[in-house]
Amino acid sequence: MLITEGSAMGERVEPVVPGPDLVGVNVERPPLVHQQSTVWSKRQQAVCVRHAFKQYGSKKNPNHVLSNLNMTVAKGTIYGLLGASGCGKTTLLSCIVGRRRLNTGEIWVLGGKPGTKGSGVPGKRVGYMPQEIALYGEFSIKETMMYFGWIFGMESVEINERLQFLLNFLDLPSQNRLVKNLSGGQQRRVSFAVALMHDPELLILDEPTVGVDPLLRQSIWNHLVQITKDGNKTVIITTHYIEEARQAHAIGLMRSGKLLAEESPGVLLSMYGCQSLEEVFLKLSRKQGQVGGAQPEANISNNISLATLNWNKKDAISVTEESGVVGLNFHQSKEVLIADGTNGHIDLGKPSSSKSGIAETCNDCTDCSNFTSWGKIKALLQKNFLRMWRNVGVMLFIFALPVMQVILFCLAIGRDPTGLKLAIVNHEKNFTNQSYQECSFDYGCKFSYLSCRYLHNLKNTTIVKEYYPDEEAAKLAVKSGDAWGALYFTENFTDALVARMALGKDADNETLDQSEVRVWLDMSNQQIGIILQRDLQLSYQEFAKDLLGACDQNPDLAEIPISFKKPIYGSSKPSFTDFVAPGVILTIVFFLAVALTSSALIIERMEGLLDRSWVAGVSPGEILFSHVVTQFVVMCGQTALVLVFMILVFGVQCKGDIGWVIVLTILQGLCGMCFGFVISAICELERNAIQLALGSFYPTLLLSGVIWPIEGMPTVLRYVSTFLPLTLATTALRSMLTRGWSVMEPAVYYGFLATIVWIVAFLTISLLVLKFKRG
Ligand SMILES: Nc1ncnc2c1ncn2[C@@H]1O[C@H](COP(=O)(O)OP(=O)(O)OP(=O)(O)O)[C@@H](O)[C@H]1O
Repeated sequence: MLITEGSAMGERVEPVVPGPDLVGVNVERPPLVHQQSTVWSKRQQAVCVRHAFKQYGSKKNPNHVLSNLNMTVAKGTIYGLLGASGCGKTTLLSCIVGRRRLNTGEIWVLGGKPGTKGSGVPGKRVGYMPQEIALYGEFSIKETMMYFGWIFGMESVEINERLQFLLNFLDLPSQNRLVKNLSGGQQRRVSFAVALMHDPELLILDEPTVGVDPLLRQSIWNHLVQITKDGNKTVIITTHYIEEARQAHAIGLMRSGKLLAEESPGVLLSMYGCQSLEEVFLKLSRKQGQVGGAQPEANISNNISLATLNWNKKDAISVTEESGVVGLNFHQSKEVLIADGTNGHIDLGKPSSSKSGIAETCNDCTDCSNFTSWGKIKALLQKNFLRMWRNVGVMLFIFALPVMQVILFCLAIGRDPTGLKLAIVNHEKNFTNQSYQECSFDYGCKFSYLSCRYLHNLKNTTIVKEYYPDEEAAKLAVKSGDAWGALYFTENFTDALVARMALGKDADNETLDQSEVRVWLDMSNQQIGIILQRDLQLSYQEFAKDLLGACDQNPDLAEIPISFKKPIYGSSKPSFTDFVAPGVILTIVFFLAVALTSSALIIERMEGLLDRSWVAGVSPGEILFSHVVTQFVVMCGQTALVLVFMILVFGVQCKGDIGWVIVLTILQGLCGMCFGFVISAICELERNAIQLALGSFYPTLLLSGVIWPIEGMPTVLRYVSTFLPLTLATTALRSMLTRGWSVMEPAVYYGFLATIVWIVAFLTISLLVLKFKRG
């Protein structure tokens, strides 16, 4: 053991053969050698960040989070990343684990570039504990471990063994306790346990000790020191308890997107003559302020670094090969660490492990490739179903809501209104409400009180008759909203009507006038007005047919000379319900899928669960696949419920092949799911997703010909409507249900084709948005 000039406070250190990553200030190398050495050396580090720039926001209004940051984490060390809130620690970590991309700069993790094929990062080489809890609240501790264990490709037996160790080590409650019922500190410990689960090569811990009691905090640190002892494991840890980072081998002090210094705690303290790391940080921050004003950024790279601080230990200062980053030679720092005696477990004289060589980087490691495994799919599917099953609200949303919507639709839409009041003035007899019962008439070919005979024919369920003394009072009742219409019979209605029938073309105007039933309707409500018109006319036809028949005349004389034969499709009394039902079926299935998919994915993302799964090695494709399978099962259930209630319970007609009806409905559900993917890819927050989903619901409903024929729209809108996902499908389903058309009819197969095209379009858009947004 030697004491080098560069070792702070004269600590004893091992002699160092300058590593190929270190370019002594005075050493000149040919460019080729230099380049080779650069790549080689970057790959030797656990993590190596060079000239990292990262900004959020738009180009016009950027928020620079990382500004020319350089960072070197040697294998087999604990690296404490410290810095004030908002300085960019989490952003840096998320770039390291491959969740975000730098705008410019390079990152090497365990010998590869994160996110590239074969790098193993994201994947099981990394254990990531994000800042947020990022656990499924509906899972028990054991299920949580199983989920991540399977994703990491572990066997259930292995997971169980590891679980028992972690339960003891982290002092966790019973493995069967649900995560949502644990305290905040316990949840953090479970989150920590997940990161430790598969004993990864690189542990990245974003504030693991928040909310953890001091004793446990110490044992966590002890554990970290223990696992890094043999040089195979590396830990990067951020913490707000700056002083606990004294136990790290190296510390990166970060401020405003730069590393102010990267050194061992012991060296930092002695270098600045401080008692605490907090004081060191303050000193460096002040220094950065001064230097930032005086020097162009390009020269200082990320570090205010020791050179600018005139730290007078020249031998220990080196310029690394990448661009003039002035700082301590990291190997020398580590020597100091060893001599510190606090953390020194690293024998730097030897390569830390067999994994350190370039030949053994992940490119050659088949074990760390991110292939889709049955374990991952099993984990994702079980997670999706368990989350639904354990969440009463979601289960009600999935199965009770569609049934309720169908029941409400069938009960509330399309039925004839009842109890419509008509204000009747009958001057043939001076009726009042009380004497209505006496409005008697004679059946058969008798011509007395024909007004009463006609009124008798009015449907009592639809129309409630109320009698008024004169025309003005009846009209007033309509004006004041007490009645939907006023009916007036003249004093000699019967005689005039008989004369009209008998005289035919010879009837004079007065006869015609007196034989009229005068009606004033409130047409402010179109549906009610049309129904009253229809019922008053139909009642008259029945009344006239009855009378003609009784008088041995041909009852058909009462008909207008247009004869509506049995309709080719549908019934002669068409139901509005039958018209709307196909669109309603598809709308229910489509928008439930939109809501379910977008909310599930966005909630997972907001809670950091997606990030965590992705860092564990699950690809976006696998997540989409698991959701498609889950949604497909859910949709089959929903389709069955909706169709059973519509067709079997409420008797909506289905003349076509029920098999194709089911297929189209499920396809529309899948289409809604893919639209949900688009929404969740575009929207960051749940409320934006709700706004987008709701915002698209009404235009789609109005423009898709669900509640009104698209033939009633202006031409331009009709074109727009044709290109919406629900329009052609609704037409297809309507044709199958009411016309009984087969899938060979163009109107039907266009619906299928349009739905499939939309599915593909939505999937493509969501994948593109995800690709574009990543970073
Ligand atoms: N997705 C994002 N979009 C826009 N800005 C973001 C995003 N994530 C982080 N930021 C901003 O980037 C900056 C750095 O955030 P980051 O979370 O990396 O800081 P941090 O050092 O981890 O903070 P803390 O210690 O409080 O967790 C902050 O100003 C933050 O507002």
